[in-house]
Amino acid sequence: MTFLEMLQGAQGRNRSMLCVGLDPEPTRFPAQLKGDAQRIFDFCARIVDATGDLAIAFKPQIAYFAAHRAELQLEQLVRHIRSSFPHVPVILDAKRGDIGSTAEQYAKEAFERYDADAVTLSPFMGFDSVQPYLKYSGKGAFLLCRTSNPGGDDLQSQRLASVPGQPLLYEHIAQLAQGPWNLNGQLGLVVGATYPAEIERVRTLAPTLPLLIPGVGAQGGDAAATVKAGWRPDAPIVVNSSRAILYASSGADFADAARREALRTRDLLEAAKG
Ligand SMILES: O=c1ccn([C@@H]2O[C@H](COP(=O)(O)O)[C@@H](O)[C@H]2O)c(=O)[nH]1
Repeated sequence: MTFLEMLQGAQGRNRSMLCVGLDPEPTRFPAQLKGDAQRIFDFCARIVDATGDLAIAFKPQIAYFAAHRAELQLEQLVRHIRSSFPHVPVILDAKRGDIGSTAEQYAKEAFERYDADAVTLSPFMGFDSVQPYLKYSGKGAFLLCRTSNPGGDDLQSQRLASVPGQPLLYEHIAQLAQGPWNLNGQLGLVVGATYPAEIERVRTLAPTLPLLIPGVGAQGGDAAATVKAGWRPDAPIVVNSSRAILYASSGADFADAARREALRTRDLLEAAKG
């Protein structure tokens, strides 16, 4: 099954556009796990078990594992997701971008080592840095387009005088991803929930692409405005929340609290479809 088919399946089955972000930070774990990087799998597995029927996808952010030498726990976590929620795709948030020969290794890492269904990429180095990922048939690749952080404006909102129509950089990325770069229909775009006007613009330029939209929850993005700007019946949006779900409670009830927050966010997003 392709990434897109998995996404559509999970969206329908779980009535969800909510992506549960897995950004484990041991100092924020509840007392019985606190500070113990050996328990990253245990913490994340409890979150997965509590939210898997509410999610369109899971998004582990690789830095939170690598920083703690917990890559083997990430492999274990993906296996756990596969066995408990085989219909929910895994998006590895790695934001890779490098020359082709190195990109081949990063693609192997994402799709073979971690068995991810999709990966996030920086398009900054151009098409030959993206192409190695597209050789993995059926896998997805989300290109950073208009990111959720304020500093995204520094480059992404600069006008490209030499490109016909003089688009902003993020608009140009959206056009490339919808058009010439999307050789086998594997591309999607990352757009921040903190910028609903830009989500709407990206949706106009890329009407059929899946959008990965981080920024609701801890970053304060408006869930309803996000759906109105980006959701279309034939083009999925994948709205990520990480810390607001993971750390909804710092007590022993953390998994129940995570479920409540995931349910609340899932329902807010669904209600905004109108
Ligand atoms: O533009 C972007 C791209 C990626 N992210 C990632 O999403 C999550 C957001 O976490 P929250 O705790 O919900 O704020 C995190 O892994 C980021 O690296 C993003 O925030 N913005």
